[in-house]
Amino acid sequence: MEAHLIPTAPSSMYYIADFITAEEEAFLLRSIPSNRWVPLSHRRLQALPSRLTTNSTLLPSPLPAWLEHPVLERLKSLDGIFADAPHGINHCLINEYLPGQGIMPHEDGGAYHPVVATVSLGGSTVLEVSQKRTADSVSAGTLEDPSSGAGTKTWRILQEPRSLLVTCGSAYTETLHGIAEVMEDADLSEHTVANWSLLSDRQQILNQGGRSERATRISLTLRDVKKVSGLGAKLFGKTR
Ligand SMILES: O=C(O)CCC(=O)C(=O)O
Ligand SMILES: [Fe+2]
Repeated sequence: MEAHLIPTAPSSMYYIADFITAEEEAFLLRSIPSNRWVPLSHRRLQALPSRLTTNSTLLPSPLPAWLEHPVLERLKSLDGIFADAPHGINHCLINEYLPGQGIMPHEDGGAYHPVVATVSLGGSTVLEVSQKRTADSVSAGTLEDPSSGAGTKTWRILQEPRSLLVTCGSAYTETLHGIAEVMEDADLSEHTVANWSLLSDRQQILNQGGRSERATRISLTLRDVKKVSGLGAKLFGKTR
Protein backbone atom coordinates (compact mmCIF):
# COMPACT_ATOMS: atom_id res chain seq x y z
CA MET A 1 0.00 0.00 0.00
CA GLU A 2 2.87 2.41 0.69
CA ALA A 3 3.39 2.83 -3.07
CA HIS A 4 -0.17 4.18 -3.29
CA LEU A 5 0.04 6.69 -0.44
CA ILE A 6 -0.98 10.20 -1.56
CA PRO A 7 2.13 12.05 -0.49
CA THR A 8 0.82 15.52 0.34
CA ALA A 9 -2.67 14.57 1.61
CA PRO A 10 -3.53 14.28 5.30
CA SER A 11 -2.48 10.93 6.71
CA SER A 12 -3.60 8.65 5.43
CA MET A 13 -5.14 8.54 1.98
CA TYR A 14 -4.25 5.94 -0.66
CA TYR A 15 -5.10 6.05 -4.36
CA ILE A 16 -4.98 2.99 -6.61
CA ALA A 17 -5.61 3.76 -10.28
CA ASP A 18 -7.21 0.94 -12.30
CA PHE A 19 -8.19 -1.03 -9.21
CA ILE A 20 -10.76 -2.77 -11.43
CA THR A 21 -10.82 -3.41 -15.17
CA ALA A 22 -13.23 -1.86 -17.68
CA GLU A 23 -15.05 -5.24 -17.88
CA GLU A 24 -15.42 -5.36 -14.10
CA GLU A 25 -16.65 -1.77 -14.11
CA ALA A 26 -19.31 -2.65 -16.71
CA PHE A 27 -20.32 -5.71 -14.65
CA LEU A 28 -20.71 -3.59 -11.50
CA LEU A 29 -22.75 -0.95 -13.35
CA ARG A 30 -25.05 -3.69 -14.66
CA SER A 31 -25.37 -5.30 -11.23
CA ILE A 32 -26.41 -2.27 -9.18
CA PRO A 33 -30.14 -2.71 -8.52
CA SER A 34 -32.16 -0.22 -10.54
CA ASN A 35 -35.15 -0.28 -8.18
CA ARG A 36 -33.51 0.67 -4.89
CA TRP A 37 -32.45 4.26 -5.54
CA VAL A 38 -33.48 6.89 -3.02
CA PRO A 39 -33.72 10.25 -4.80
CA LEU A 40 -32.09 13.18 -3.00
CA SER A 41 -32.14 16.77 -4.21
CA HIS A 42 -28.58 16.71 -5.58
CA ARG A 43 -27.83 13.04 -6.26
CA ARG A 44 -29.38 9.63 -5.69
CA LEU A 45 -28.34 7.01 -3.23
CA GLN A 46 -28.81 3.41 -2.15
CA ALA A 47 -27.48 1.42 0.77
CA LEU A 48 -26.55 -2.26 0.84
CA PRO A 49 -27.59 -4.41 2.55
CA SER A 50 -29.89 -1.65 3.91
CA ARG A 51 -29.88 1.82 5.45
CA LEU A 52 -28.78 2.10 9.06
CA THR A 53 -31.44 2.40 11.76
CA THR A 54 -31.97 5.78 13.42
CA ASN A 55 -29.36 4.94 16.06
CA SER A 56 -26.77 4.07 13.43
CA THR A 57 -27.14 0.32 13.77
CA LEU A 58 -26.83 -2.15 10.94
CA LEU A 59 -29.39 -4.92 10.56
CA PRO A 60 -26.81 -7.32 9.23
CA SER A 61 -27.25 -9.32 6.09
CA PRO A 62 -24.67 -10.56 3.58
CA LEU A 63 -23.54 -8.13 0.89
CA PRO A 64 -24.54 -9.26 -2.60
CA ALA A 65 -22.36 -11.73 -4.51
CA TRP A 66 -21.72 -9.19 -7.30
CA LEU A 67 -19.95 -6.98 -4.74
CA GLU A 68 -18.03 -9.86 -3.15
CA HIS A 69 -16.30 -10.76 -6.39
CA PRO A 70 -14.18 -8.98 -7.50
CA VAL A 71 -14.35 -5.87 -5.28
CA LEU A 72 -14.48 -7.19 -1.71
CA GLU A 73 -12.11 -10.05 -2.47
CA ARG A 74 -9.56 -7.68 -3.93
CA LEU A 75 -9.90 -5.27 -1.00
CA LYS A 76 -9.18 -8.11 1.41
CA SER A 77 -5.99 -8.84 -0.49
CA LEU A 78 -4.66 -5.29 0.06
CA ASP A 79 -2.66 -5.67 3.20
CA GLY A 80 -4.40 -4.68 6.24
CA ILE A 81 -6.59 -1.75 5.30
CA PHE A 82 -9.55 -3.23 7.15
CA ALA A 83 -7.37 -5.37 9.46
CA ASP A 84 -8.43 -3.51 12.60
CA ALA A 85 -12.06 -3.20 11.59
CA PRO A 86 -14.20 -5.17 14.04
CA HIS A 87 -16.50 -6.73 11.42
CA GLY A 88 -14.69 -6.15 8.13
CA ILE A 89 -16.68 -4.49 5.35
CA ASN A 90 -20.36 -4.89 6.15
CA HIS A 91 -21.93 -1.90 4.40
CA CYS A 92 -21.91 -0.18 1.02
CA LEU A 93 -23.36 3.21 0.14
CA ILE A 94 -23.84 3.81 -3.57
CA ASN A 95 -24.04 7.42 -4.75
CA GLU A 96 -24.86 8.51 -8.28
CA TYR A 97 -23.98 12.01 -9.49
CA LEU A 98 -25.03 13.50 -12.82
CA PRO A 99 -22.82 16.23 -14.34
CA GLY A 100 -23.31 19.33 -12.18
CA GLN A 101 -24.17 17.32 -9.06
CA GLY A 102 -22.02 16.89 -5.95
CA ILE A 103 -22.08 16.49 -2.20
CA MET A 104 -21.71 19.14 0.51
CA PRO A 105 -18.55 19.05 2.62
CA HIS A 106 -19.16 16.58 5.45
CA GLU A 107 -17.50 13.95 7.59
CA ASP A 108 -18.62 10.33 7.61
CA GLY A 109 -18.65 10.25 11.38
CA GLY A 110 -18.55 7.83 14.26
CA ALA A 111 -21.07 5.21 13.11
CA TYR A 112 -18.27 3.63 11.08
CA HIS A 113 -14.86 2.26 11.87
CA PRO A 114 -12.60 5.07 10.56
CA VAL A 115 -11.70 3.58 7.20
CA VAL A 116 -13.62 4.07 3.96
CA ALA A 117 -12.83 2.51 0.59
CA THR A 118 -14.33 4.24 -2.46
CA VAL A 119 -14.54 2.62 -5.90
CA SER A 120 -15.41 5.05 -8.72
CA LEU A 121 -17.42 4.00 -11.79
CA GLY A 122 -18.31 5.94 -14.94
CA GLY A 123 -17.03 9.52 -14.74
CA SER A 124 -14.14 11.32 -13.05
CA THR A 125 -14.58 13.79 -10.23
CA VAL A 126 -12.55 15.87 -7.80
CA LEU A 127 -12.99 15.16 -4.11
CA GLU A 128 -12.18 18.27 -2.09
CA VAL A 129 -10.72 17.45 1.29
CA SER A 130 -10.38 20.20 3.88
CA GLN A 131 -9.13 20.37 7.42
CA LYS A 132 -12.04 20.71 9.85
CA ARG A 133 -12.34 24.26 11.14
CA THR A 134 -11.86 24.41 14.86
CA ALA A 135 -11.81 27.57 16.98
CA ASP A 136 -8.02 27.22 17.10
CA SER A 137 -7.48 26.81 13.39
CA VAL A 138 -9.79 29.72 12.53
CA SER A 139 -7.80 31.97 14.80
CA ALA A 140 -4.62 30.77 13.08
CA GLY A 141 -5.52 32.84 9.99
CA THR A 142 -3.67 36.12 9.62
CA LEU A 143 -5.32 39.50 10.14
CA GLU A 144 -4.92 40.40 6.46
CA ASP A 145 -6.34 37.08 5.31
CA PRO A 146 -8.39 35.31 7.96
CA SER A 147 -9.06 32.47 5.54
CA SER A 148 -5.35 31.62 5.53
CA GLY A 149 -5.84 29.74 8.81
CA ALA A 150 -5.05 26.05 8.91
CA GLY A 151 -8.80 25.43 9.03
CA THR A 152 -9.16 26.19 5.35
CA LYS A 153 -6.33 24.08 3.96
CA THR A 154 -7.69 21.92 1.17
CA TRP A 155 -6.47 19.08 -1.02
CA ARG A 156 -7.93 18.02 -4.36
CA ILE A 157 -8.09 14.31 -5.06
CA LEU A 158 -8.93 13.39 -8.65
CA GLN A 159 -10.93 10.16 -8.67
CA GLU A 160 -10.73 8.49 -12.06
CA PRO A 161 -13.17 5.78 -13.11
CA ARG A 162 -12.10 2.31 -11.91
CA SER A 163 -9.93 3.78 -9.16
CA LEU A 164 -9.91 3.01 -5.46
CA LEU A 165 -9.48 5.70 -2.80
CA VAL A 166 -8.87 4.63 0.80
CA THR A 167 -9.28 7.20 3.57
CA CYS A 168 -8.26 6.34 7.13
CA GLY A 169 -6.65 7.70 10.28
CA SER A 170 -6.72 11.45 10.79
CA ALA A 171 -7.73 11.93 7.15
CA TYR A 172 -10.96 10.23 8.25
CA THR A 173 -11.38 11.89 11.63
CA GLU A 174 -9.93 15.40 11.11
CA THR A 175 -11.11 16.42 7.64
CA LEU A 176 -14.27 17.13 5.67
CA HIS A 177 -14.81 15.97 2.11
CA GLY A 178 -17.14 17.18 -0.61
CA ILE A 179 -17.68 17.33 -4.36
CA ALA A 180 -18.42 20.67 -6.08
CA GLU A 181 -21.54 20.98 -8.21
CA VAL A 182 -19.83 21.76 -11.50
CA MET A 183 -20.03 20.52 -15.10
CA GLU A 184 -16.27 20.19 -15.34
CA ASP A 185 -13.25 20.21 -13.06
CA ALA A 186 -10.59 22.68 -14.18
CA ASP A 187 -7.07 23.76 -13.29
CA LEU A 188 -5.92 20.17 -12.83
CA SER A 189 -2.16 19.83 -12.70
CA GLU A 190 0.71 18.44 -10.72
CA HIS A 191 0.49 21.59 -8.59
CA THR A 192 -3.21 21.35 -7.74
CA VAL A 193 -4.00 17.63 -7.59
CA ALA A 194 -2.63 15.82 -4.55
CA ASN A 195 -2.67 12.39 -6.21
CA TRP A 196 -1.29 13.61 -9.58
CA SER A 197 1.69 11.24 -9.56
CA LEU A 198 -0.63 8.26 -8.93
CA LEU A 199 -3.13 8.95 -11.74
CA SER A 200 -3.77 6.49 -14.56
CA ASP A 201 -4.06 9.06 -17.34
CA ARG A 202 -2.24 12.35 -16.71
CA GLN A 203 -1.66 12.83 -20.45
CA GLN A 204 -5.37 13.01 -21.23
CA ILE A 205 -5.83 15.76 -18.66
CA LEU A 206 -2.84 17.67 -20.02
CA ASN A 207 -4.22 17.28 -23.56
CA GLN A 208 -7.49 18.79 -22.33
CA GLY A 209 -5.70 21.80 -20.87
CA GLY A 210 -6.12 20.64 -17.27
CA ARG A 211 -9.87 20.10 -17.64
CA SER A 212 -12.01 17.06 -16.99
CA GLU A 213 -15.66 17.06 -18.01
CA ARG A 214 -18.04 15.44 -15.60
CA ALA A 215 -20.01 12.41 -16.78
CA THR A 216 -22.42 10.32 -14.71
CA ARG A 217 -20.38 8.90 -11.86
CA ILE A 218 -21.34 6.16 -9.42
CA SER A 219 -19.29 5.60 -6.29
CA LEU A 220 -19.32 2.54 -4.07
CA THR A 221 -18.27 3.47 -0.54
CA LEU A 222 -17.42 0.45 1.57
CA ARG A 223 -17.29 0.61 5.33
CA ASP A 224 -17.53 -1.24 8.62
CA VAL A 225 -20.59 -0.16 10.61
CA LYS A 226 -19.61 -0.46 14.26
CA LYS A 227 -23.01 -1.26 15.76
CA VAL A 228 -24.56 -4.43 14.43
CA SER A 229 -27.85 -5.61 15.85
CA GLY A 230 -28.77 -8.84 17.61
CA LEU A 231 -29.03 -12.32 16.22
CA GLY A 232 -28.12 -11.33 12.69
CA ALA A 233 -24.77 -10.09 14.00
CA LYS A 234 -23.90 -13.60 15.15
CA LEU A 235 -24.83 -15.01 11.77
CA PHE A 236 -23.40 -12.41 9.43
CA GLY A 237 -21.39 -9.84 11.35
CA LYS A 238 -17.95 -11.20 10.52
CA THR A 239 -17.55 -10.83 6.78
CA ARG A 240 -13.81 -11.22 6.59
O1 LIG B 1 -18.88 9.83 -4.03
C1 LIG B 1 -17.91 9.94 -3.29
O2 LIG B 1 -16.76 9.69 -3.67
C2 LIG B 1 -18.09 10.42 -1.88
C3 LIG B 1 -19.33 9.90 -1.23
C4 LIG B 1 -19.39 10.26 0.22
O3 LIG B 1 -18.74 11.14 0.69
C5 LIG B 1 -20.23 9.47 1.13
O4 LIG B 1 -20.98 8.60 0.69
O5 LIG B 1 -20.14 9.71 2.35
FE1 LIG C 1 -18.64 10.96 2.82
